[in-house]
Amino acid sequence: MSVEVFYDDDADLGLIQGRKVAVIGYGSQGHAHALSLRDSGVDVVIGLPAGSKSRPKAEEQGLRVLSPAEAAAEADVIMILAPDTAQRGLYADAIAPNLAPGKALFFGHGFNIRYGLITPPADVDVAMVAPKGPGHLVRRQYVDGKGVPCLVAVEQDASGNAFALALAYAKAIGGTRAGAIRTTFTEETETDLFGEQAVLCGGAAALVQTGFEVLTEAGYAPEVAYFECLHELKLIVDLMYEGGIARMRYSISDTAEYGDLSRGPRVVDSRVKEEMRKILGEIQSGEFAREWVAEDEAGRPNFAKWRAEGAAHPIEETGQKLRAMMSWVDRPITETA
Ligand SMILES: NC(=O)C1=CN([C@@H]2O[C@H](COP(=O)(O)OP(=O)(O)OC[C@H]3O[C@@H](n4cnc5c(N)ncnc54)[C@H](OP(=O)(O)O)[C@@H]3O)[C@@H](O)[C@H]2O)C=CC1
Ligand SMILES: CC[C@](O)(C(C)=O)C(=O)O
Ligand SMILES: [Mg+2]
Ligand SMILES: [Mg+2]
Repeated sequence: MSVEVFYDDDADLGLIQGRKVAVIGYGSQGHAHALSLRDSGVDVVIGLPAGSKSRPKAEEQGLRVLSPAEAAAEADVIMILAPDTAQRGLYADAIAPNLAPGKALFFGHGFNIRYGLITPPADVDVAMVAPKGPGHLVRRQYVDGKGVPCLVAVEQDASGNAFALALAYAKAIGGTRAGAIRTTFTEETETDLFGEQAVLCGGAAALVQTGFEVLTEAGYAPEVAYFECLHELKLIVDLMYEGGIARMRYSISDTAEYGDLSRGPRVVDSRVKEEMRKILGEIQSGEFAREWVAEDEAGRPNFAKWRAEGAAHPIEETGQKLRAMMSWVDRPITETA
């Protein structure tokens, strides 16, 4: 199955330059979208609640900040970049009353549409521009004249021009410099959740912590264990990123490659694959979404407990000390907002 990929020449920046865009939320993604839209000649306004700690950051960048309702009322295109769990209430209180025929509602992730938490009226366009990378990298790549690839999807095409508008938005934040892939809200939401849970965040963090525990519990120095299980992971992943797993295997020693081929499948075995399938099933059935919404509504007790446990893991203390000594370590993702 091949996907459709769109580049700068396929997108008409004029379509988004002719509209007023409200970016609701000014965090990781919000600041990147807003600043790059502005630098691309788009009229941007930020929507944030009165007490938001993001307000001074946006104002320092010279952006006009209004309440979410005021920003939504002024704009033709409303991009929701508040936390996924805040979007349902935000939509009901501030955005829905300010929608009108011909306006467009945009998302950076499909969670609230996919799980029916937000149901926009039939006379507005509903689309998604979802960069496949953290917001600070999205902004840095744009500033460097490059871009982070993004997914573009249309859920509702009231105007008949929703995809072209979304592509124009993707161009304005640098996405079509790298390539914008056409997808659906369902595909983006389910694959994004699966990736971050099973592989990129959940899987990788658990693998690193468990490897560190096995070495230190066996009496090896935490510093050495840190290098082996966390620090070098970036170097290995960089090789995969550049040329796939085959490129990584070409660069490592034959001893490492034999260990990789013979032992890797024992670590991630059929039981792990079965658990991954279970996790995907929970995403597809909506079980994960229901659990996360209920956790948020209850004040996030488990989230807070697990976050604190993660922060107290011995690998963090070891890493903090070691990184302070690593003058050579590049820390490219700086806080731009
Ligand atoms: N993080 C990432 O790189 C990626 C995120 N996404 C998606 O982008 C969206 C935004 O995520 P992310 O950038 O991580 O979010 P962040 O948590 O980094 O930022 C959220 C922003 O929304 C503001 N906010 C909080 N509540 C409200 C509200 N009720 N009304 C308006 N603004 C509010 C916050 O203000 P305050 O400072 O006051 O809390 C903050 O400015 C999500 O849909 C996410 O799934 C997609 C791809 C990658
Ligand atoms: C991998 C995490 C992510 O999906 C992302 C940066 O793309 C997120 O939701 O933050
Ligand atoms: Mg993602
Ligand atoms: Mg995500």
